[in-house]
Amino acid sequence: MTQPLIDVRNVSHRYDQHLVLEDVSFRIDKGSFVGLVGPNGSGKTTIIKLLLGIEKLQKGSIDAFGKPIQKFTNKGHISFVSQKANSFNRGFPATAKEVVGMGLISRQKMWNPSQKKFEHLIFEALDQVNMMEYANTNIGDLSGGQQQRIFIARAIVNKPQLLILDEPTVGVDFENVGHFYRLLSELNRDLGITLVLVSHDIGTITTHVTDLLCLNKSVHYHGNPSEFEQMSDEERSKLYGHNMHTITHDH
Ligand SMILES: Nc1ncnc2c1ncn2[C@@H]1O[C@H](COP(=O)(O)OP(=O)(O)OP(=O)(O)O)[C@@H](O)[C@H]1O
Repeated sequence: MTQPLIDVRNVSHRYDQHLVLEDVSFRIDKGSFVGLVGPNGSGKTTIIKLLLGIEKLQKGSIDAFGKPIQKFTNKGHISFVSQKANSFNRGFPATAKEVVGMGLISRQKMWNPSQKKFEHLIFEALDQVNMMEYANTNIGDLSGGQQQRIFIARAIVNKPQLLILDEPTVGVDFENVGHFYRLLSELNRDLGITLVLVSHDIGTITTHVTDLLCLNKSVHYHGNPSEFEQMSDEERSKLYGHNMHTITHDH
């Protein structure tokens, strides 16, 4: 069996006395597109924070790229797009190209927009999200869906192997959500980037991901999304760990 990119084993986590993760185990294989779903407060953000090393591991073990998370230094292997990424307003004084360049800063502290040797990386990332023609447009003048693409470009400019996105479609209108999922599928299929998409919109997500992981303090389901879809509402509610009714969308 090939080594997974991420191997989470028997992880439990508390905030003070409040147990939010209990004996959680799962693996993320290279090349997969994982939908991490669960109701509000089910521990999704906590597990992501543990993977990113923002929250300290209390119990169990996590290996990232074959190394215990405590010893893993993230040199661009894992990239993250937060739900709050969409925080640029119309007055923000940066072009799309400059925003993508900000993703390089962590790798190259002395980076500045005039350094030609990094420009090709920025244009490559813009091309990968089909936003080349907007390189010199002010970020605040782009639509929500276009800004979202720029944030993805910023996240992939360091060529990560694993990209984690937290509720990236919040506030994006329905038509753009469809385009957005298509873009993610292209990044996964064509560039081979392993994806973890955190969402509580279980209806939309199951049609796009290769693996579905339902978390509600513990792992309630981890497997094939189409097998999950074929179950009755009642069975799925049990696995999801919460009352649910799947809303399916036509694409
Ligand atoms: N820093 C913290 N201190 C104390 N409690 C916390 C902290 N962070 C999260 N919690 C609590 O832990 C539980 C799990 O939170 P978490 O954010 O991991 O869930 P989530 O599934 O991401 O929720 P949502 O979908 O609402 O973002 C919740 O009850 C939350 O209130």
